[in-house]
Amino acid sequence: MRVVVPFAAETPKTRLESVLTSAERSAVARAMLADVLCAVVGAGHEPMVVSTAPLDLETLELPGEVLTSASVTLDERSLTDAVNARLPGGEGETAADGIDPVAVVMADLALATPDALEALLATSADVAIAPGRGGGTNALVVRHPDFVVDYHGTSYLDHREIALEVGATLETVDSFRLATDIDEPADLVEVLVHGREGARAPTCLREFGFELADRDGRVDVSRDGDHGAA
Ligand SMILES: Nc1nc2c(ncn2[C@@H]2O[C@H](COP(=O)(O)OP(=O)(O)OP(=O)(O)O)[C@@H](O)[C@H]2O)c(=O)[nH]1
Ligand SMILES: C[C@H](OP(=O)(O)O)C(=O)O
Repeated sequence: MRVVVPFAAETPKTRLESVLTSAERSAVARAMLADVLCAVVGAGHEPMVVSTAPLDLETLELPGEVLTSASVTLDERSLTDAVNARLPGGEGETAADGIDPVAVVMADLALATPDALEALLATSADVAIAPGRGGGTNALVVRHPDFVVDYHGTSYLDHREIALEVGATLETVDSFRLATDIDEPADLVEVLVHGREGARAPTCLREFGFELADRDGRVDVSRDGDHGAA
């Protein structure tokens, strides 16, 4: 299946600016992208990164199998427009082509695993959505020519509505790993707790000095032992 991985390459993860510098945010975003690409390839698919700026996959130091399976295409349009162009009813897709399903997997799903992705990709509904905590759409599969995305805000609810409007069957995939996108400082806890052994994102955060911290019985992250930092 075609698996599109949108990537904001230029100023990623601005909502982490209270805890990470711009260069660090780029490094964490690239580490999460590498983890997502490994998970997609581990699930048996070839990811296509749709990047807002040129991106050399060689610089991500991916395993050979992932490097040969993944590709990058540049698209400076908004997230919604760039994804819609690649859905079954998008530019250059005609009914004569038949309906090739398309999956869209966000690049900030640091906990994604091949198993979690396979569960999403194995669905058969016209539209299958793995919602994010907070109402976003972290990953989806589209098998209907009239379905379009409209990201941001509570896009999960908007996408349910769009599926209904175009007469597409819908399935919601309940997955902790796919529901966890890394947007805000509190999300870094999930990376350190649940990141897979050998994954890039937890390694990157640990190299930057982040660790789990106990804050009055609640788990949080601290940086370089500074329990007020994050
Ligand atoms: N191709 C493309 N990908 C995007 C764009 N905006 C966001 N993304 C990607 O879409 C996914 C979800 O992004 P968000 O969490 O909403 O945005 P972000 O830029 O990563 O982070 P914030 O700056 O904190 O909003 C991530 O994989 C981003 O890399 C865009 O305009 N174009
Ligand atoms: C792209 C957006 O992501 P979020 O801002 O919720 O991380 C969404 O899922 O609609």
